[in-house]
Amino acid sequence: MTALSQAHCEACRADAPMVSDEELAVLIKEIPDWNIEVRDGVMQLEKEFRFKNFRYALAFSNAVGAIAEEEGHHPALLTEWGKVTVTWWSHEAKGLHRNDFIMSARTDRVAETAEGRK
Ligand SMILES: C[C@H](O)[C@H](O)[C@H]1CNC2=NC(N)=NC(=O)C2=N1
Repeated sequence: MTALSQAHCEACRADAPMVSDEELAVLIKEIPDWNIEVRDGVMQLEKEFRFKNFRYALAFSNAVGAIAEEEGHHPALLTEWGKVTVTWWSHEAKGLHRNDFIMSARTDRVAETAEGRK
């Protein structure tokens, strides 16, 4: 369990500081299985989680939604039969904030106890 997965988000602001290149290089090592994607110039963190069927995928999606509501910081969730793709970025600030790394680590913790993982 990393320090990130114990941390909590700060309020999302459009002018919130995005992570620097140096911070990015350090933080990404704490969430090793997450990929950095760039879409419309916006950096995002993304990871696929595999499940035995749709029901388990949906339950995991709801569990991630619950921590998002707790923290006031929300992902994009693509829920498919047997797979959930979770994508984190700071929507208003249009980039990666420390919040996004916190929530990626928190997502991994949810996955550790999720039923029906493949
Ligand atoms: C009003 C509400 O708190 C804001 O829109 C929050 C909601 N959740 C959010 N989630 C993410 N990932 N980025 C945001 O900028 C964001 N803003």
